Amino acid sequence: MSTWALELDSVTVRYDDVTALDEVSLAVAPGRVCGLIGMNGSGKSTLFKSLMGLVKPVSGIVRISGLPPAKARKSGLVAYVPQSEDVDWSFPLSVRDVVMTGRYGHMGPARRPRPADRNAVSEALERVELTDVADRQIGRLSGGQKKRAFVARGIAQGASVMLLDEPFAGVDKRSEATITALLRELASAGRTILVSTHDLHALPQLADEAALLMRRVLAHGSPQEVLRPEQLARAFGLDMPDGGTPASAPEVAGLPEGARP
Ligand SMILES: Nc1ncnc2c1ncn2[C@@H]1O[C@H](COP(=O)(O)OP(=O)(O)OP(=O)(O)O)[C@@H](O)[C@H]1O
Repeated sequence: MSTWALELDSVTVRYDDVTALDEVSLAVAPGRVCGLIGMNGSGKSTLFKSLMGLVKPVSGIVRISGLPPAKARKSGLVAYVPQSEDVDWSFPLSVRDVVMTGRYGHMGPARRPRPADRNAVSEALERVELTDVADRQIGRLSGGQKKRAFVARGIAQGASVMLLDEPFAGVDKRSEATITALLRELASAGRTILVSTHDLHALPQLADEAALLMRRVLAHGSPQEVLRPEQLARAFGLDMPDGGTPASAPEVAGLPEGARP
């Protein structure tokens, strides 16, 4: 049995003639937060979808807690917080209903919630501080609240692996700090988090480790190691004359000390 919470071994994914992932290998141990970074189109969403079994690699192996993705999903081991644009926010569900969908795997085929399900949902809503808006239609939340609603769904589900695709996109600094603190807490309690982000500045506070993707894994290690300027230059295509400071990428402008060239 694998000791990794999530694992990709030489995974290649193609969409017709586009190779989105090219022999990607990445493994994350239980209880860790791994930040996934890379420019637009580098394959981050595809990597998440492979872990959820939503896209099928042409070669390679994907495992969640040692299980194939479809089986892990069926067992409720893995939860996915998709990018906002992949969600239909007009769907007539309240925030509480959305979080309750995380309990479906615990219910019978009739999907009738029992007290244990209702308690798990209430606790998860409390945890992400959305109790006050629990009966509101899901689309009528702010960007940060929507993300927290999906995190609550993963908590209610009891997933041991949580995959978050750009949870900080379109959220303000305060919501970002709340979500970061929440993810850190979940990891301290033993859950494993893979989170993609464009906010390189916040990466050291968020993640124990980071992986830099450009169809392949260019670097995987501590955030400080991965945020080295020469790695970023390779991944983001920055021009660094004389090995100097990358000048043009807004993502790099606010890098923390130690990661600066
Ligand atoms: N359904 C699809 N059909 C065809 N090509 C796709 C499809 N989904 C993604 N791609 C292509 O695969 C590559 C990787 O896309 P992916 O969405 O995984 O990248 P990403 O790193 O998540 O990008 P972003 O940061 O913009 O969300 C891109 O070239 C993209 O155009």
